[in-house]
Amino acid sequence: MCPPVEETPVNGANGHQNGTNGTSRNHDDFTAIQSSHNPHPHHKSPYQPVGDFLSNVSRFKIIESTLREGEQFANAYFDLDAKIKIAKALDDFGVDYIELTSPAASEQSRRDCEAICKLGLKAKILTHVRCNMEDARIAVETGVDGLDVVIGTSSYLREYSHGKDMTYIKNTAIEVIEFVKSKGKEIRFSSEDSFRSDLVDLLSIYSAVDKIGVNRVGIADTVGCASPRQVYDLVRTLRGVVSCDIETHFHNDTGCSIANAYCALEAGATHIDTSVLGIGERNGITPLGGLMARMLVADRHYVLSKYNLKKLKDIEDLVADYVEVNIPFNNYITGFCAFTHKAGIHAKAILNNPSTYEIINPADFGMSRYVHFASRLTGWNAIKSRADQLGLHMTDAQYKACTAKIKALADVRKIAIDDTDSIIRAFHFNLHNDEERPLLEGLTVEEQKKFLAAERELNGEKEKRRLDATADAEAEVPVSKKTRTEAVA
Ligand SMILES: CC(=O)SCCNC(=O)CCNC(=O)[C@H](O)C(C)(C)COP(=O)(O)OP(=O)(O)OC[C@H]1O[C@@H](n2cnc3c(N)ncnc32)[C@H](O)[C@@H]1OP(=O)(O)O
Ligand SMILES: O=C(O)CCC(=O)C(=O)O
Repeated sequence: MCPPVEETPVNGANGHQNGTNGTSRNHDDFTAIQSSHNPHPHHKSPYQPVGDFLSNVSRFKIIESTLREGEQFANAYFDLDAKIKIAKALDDFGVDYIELTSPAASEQSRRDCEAICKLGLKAKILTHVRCNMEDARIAVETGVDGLDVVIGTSSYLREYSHGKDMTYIKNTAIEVIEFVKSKGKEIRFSSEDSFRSDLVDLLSIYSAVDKIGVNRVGIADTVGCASPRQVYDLVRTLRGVVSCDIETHFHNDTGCSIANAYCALEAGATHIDTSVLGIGERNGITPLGGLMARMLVADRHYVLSKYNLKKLKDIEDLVADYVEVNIPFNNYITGFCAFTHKAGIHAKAILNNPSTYEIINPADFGMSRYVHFASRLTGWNAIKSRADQLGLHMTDAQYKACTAKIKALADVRKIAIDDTDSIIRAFHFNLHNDEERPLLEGLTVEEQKKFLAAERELNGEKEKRRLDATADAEAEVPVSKKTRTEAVA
């Protein structure tokens, strides 16, 4: 059963209030009767993390990599001004770390790194470098709090990227780590392409760097091949081998980046890499917003106490603007329909209690829900709610008749909110006046014909059903054999 969302007195984007047909109501009680099948469990979320002593679902940290992994997104170009704005926005949001592009990448990258370190942000600043002394030397001079050092350990990368064997990797890693530690910086060592690396190689190198006092080791699903279960197994195994923190980085090639991050935390990982909107190489990594949605459902208290969720939309808009993309319609939390409820069955229940079809309270993110009513899937409860908003009151039978008209028109063509409002207004007017207004102005002759036909069909259908029911009752036909009207003349 879904955890209930918090009570939201906020109106939806269309002005809908959450309550019985628009009347704001306290949802301390469910609408159904309490029973052993429906115990109304308000105080305990069934999505609370499973009781695993290794799990860090309630105490994870975010390493925000929009300014590193995100800069690797095909369309990204961040000048210093953009980087500062993004870094400040992420800091306001409350991320624990901000990871920057390697200062070895270019002279401007180095200058940008220095400038961001001087901003005095609350978040720790990291830079991401190759596992070699030249990069490490440049990085420690920039003023960063720490270095994220990486080197590929899979046979693909050992053969085709850097060409080094595991002995070389281990020796260089130790040299780099000791150097960085001697400079008083935080240090993380990560094996790129971990999930296509040999497990014995991985555990051996992680164990070696843990012994010399690395702050974190990193597991990276560089090609997005890992499944949640594989992630759980690897992180859990690693948890038994190292005592340092475990950072994880998940690409999204097969759509598992959020699930993998969650499983990593369940298995004992401590840090998750994210980027705003998930931007990064190819189709990117775990998105900050999507991870927040996932974690809010798992531990609302922890997430709300740490992260300023209401800033999410602004950060996403900022980054989307810089990288010149539109936020997808189905984006977690901020997609235009993330909290839109359309079908009549959903609309009715949502109006009564948002927990029926929402596990996330949009207000936690400064968003609002929207109850759609301008379609043929609408129902009379949604129309009644809309009429209430328009200040038009009718009997339930009248709302139902009005809804039938709206549905008939929606069968003719796609209708807009305005069309629906016009029909409600005209229908209401006609109830109280001798003069008969057309339900909708501006229909083409063709549409008018179709609308009339749809209405006739509707009336005929109703009449047929009434006659069928009467005939069935009179003949006392068993339910299974009752007459069904095939078509309406
Ligand atoms: C999975 C990831 O996202 S890892 C992070 C990726 N980030 C970046 O690549 C940062 C941006 N990169 C750059 O600006 C450039 O690639 C630089 C400055 C790092 C290197 O540029 P170049 O010296 O011209 O080398 P190039 O990019 O062609 O090839 C990569 C070099 O790094 C070496 N290399 C690759 N990975 C690593 C590693 N993890 N540790 C050490 N060396 C590495 C390769 O052997 C290769 O060196 P070589 O051609 O001298 O043998
Ligand atoms: O440093 C890491 O752990 C991750 C590097 C990276 O971007 C990747 O492997 O995809």
